[in-house]
Amino acid sequence: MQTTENRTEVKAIDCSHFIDGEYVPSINGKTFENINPATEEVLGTVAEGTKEDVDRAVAVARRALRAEWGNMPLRQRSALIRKVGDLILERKEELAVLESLDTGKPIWLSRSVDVERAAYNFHFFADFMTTVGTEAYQQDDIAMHYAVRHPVGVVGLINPWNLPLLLMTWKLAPALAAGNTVVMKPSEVTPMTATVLAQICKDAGIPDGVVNMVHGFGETGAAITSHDDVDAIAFTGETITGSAIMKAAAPTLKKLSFELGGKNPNIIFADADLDDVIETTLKSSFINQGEVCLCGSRIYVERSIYDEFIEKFQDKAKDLRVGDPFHEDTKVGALVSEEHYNKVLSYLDIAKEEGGHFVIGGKAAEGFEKGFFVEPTIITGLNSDSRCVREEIFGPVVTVVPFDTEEEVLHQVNDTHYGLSASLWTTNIKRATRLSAQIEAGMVWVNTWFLRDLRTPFGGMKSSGIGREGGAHSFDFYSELTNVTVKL
Ligand SMILES: NC(=O)C1=CN([C@@H]2O[C@H](COP(=O)(O)OP(=O)(O)OC[C@H]3O[C@@H](n4cnc5c(N)ncnc54)[C@H](O)[C@@H]3O)[C@@H](O)[C@H]2O)C=CC1
Ligand SMILES: O=C(O)/C=C/C=C(\O)C(=O)O
Repeated sequence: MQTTENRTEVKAIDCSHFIDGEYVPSINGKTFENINPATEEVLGTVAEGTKEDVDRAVAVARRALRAEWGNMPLRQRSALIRKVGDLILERKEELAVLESLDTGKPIWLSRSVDVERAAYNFHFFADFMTTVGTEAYQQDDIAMHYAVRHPVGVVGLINPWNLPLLLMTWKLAPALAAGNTVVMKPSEVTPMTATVLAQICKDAGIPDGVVNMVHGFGETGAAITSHDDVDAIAFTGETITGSAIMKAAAPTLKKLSFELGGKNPNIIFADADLDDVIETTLKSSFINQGEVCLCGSRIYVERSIYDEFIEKFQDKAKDLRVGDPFHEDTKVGALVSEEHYNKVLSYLDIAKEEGGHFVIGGKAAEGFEKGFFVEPTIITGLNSDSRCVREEIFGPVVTVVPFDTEEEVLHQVNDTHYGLSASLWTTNIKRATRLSAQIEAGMVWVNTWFLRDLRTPFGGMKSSGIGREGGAHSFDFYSELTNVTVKL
């Protein structure tokens, strides 16, 4: 398959670590290959970090914290953070192409979501940081108490492959805004945009040593999470990895922020606007190949509109164009890697064994000699014990189940160890308010999905996360407070 159609002259890059303002190879010289998931071609090499590389990056980050960055006036730091956002926009096309090469996602999506949002993450926190206050209490005529904010210190930022630039900047911008220095570890599967981001930070004027990056696999991540001079870890990824990180971080009592997996429900009542439901459900099911932790992969539809929903939903979903990420009409690109492709296909086998019916899809997309393409898949006929209904598939695969009563659907919705998000569809405001409060999820969207305001608490409950990101929540995670009491 030819993936150069409509692509500008941007070339894939080799990825080195970024330590103390310089690109550097691994101390032991080891690298691994970065594969294009749409063509299976080698995009380049990636430095494979070891404990020694992490030690070096952490030492540099600690030094930088005590130097210019640690004493920089707020407005100056805010201006540098804003500049990073500006430079991301200046290099928008380059970053979008690299993101699509790495992830297999459609180029229009990289441009309109990943890169736009990456820039906005910096612009948002550049503004937000200038408005953040702390608490103060006057205790009669006895004492005045006020809190002083400090950075946490050296923070490890560990990220997955689904939204590489968006998620790295979502952590990096507030970490810098709060005055920390960082060691980032992008996913081994999608290393390119973070590599460019590190240089952008330097070009924006952020002092050397403040932003460091070490590439590598889980072992590299583990060298960060167990490092005794790293003060906090912000992690997005699989729930089981979150658990391993918690264990590794326990001996040094690191502060942790986890955004983990989800198995999010869409709950559709008969009184909802069905056209809106269909348009939004197409996105919540298949955007980014279903590789978004917020995707609504369990769809519950009130029985009286179930047949009509299935008819309209499958009618639109079957027309989604699967293929070349660089074709402007592509709606579903390649899955991120061969390993993930095999995982998603294995769930389609499980669905068959469990007696599921494929309304559409159910197999690898045809017509591709190379690349990891899977057909958008709608499965019905599975019961609530089915592994496909319970486990995170993280691909273009949804299950649809009818329901009769509010109580019944609420039980099914909450019958999971995940609790990230939900999308609830009804025009009955009382029902919307009642159910939203009972759904066990960190975020409930009513008559919409993935509508973001960066000031709001973002994150999950149960096995979907620990803590919240966004606005003051991010700022609190990346800060420590000292309470000062002055006797009057
Ligand atoms: N936001 C979400 O909810 C996401 C969930 N996933 C789920 O996770 C599955 C696997 O995706 P991966 O990217 O492999 O997720 P992962 O959780 O294994 O990896 C995420 C990041 O953590 C690092 N890592 C792995 N093991 C580590 C360890 N022991 N200590 C420190 N860092 C470690 C990885 O190198 C990567 O940078 C997907 O199939 C999907 O189901 C994947 C991406 C995002
Ligand atoms: O909008 C955001 O900040 C994040 C969205 C998606 C994820 O966190 C994810 O897919 O992991």
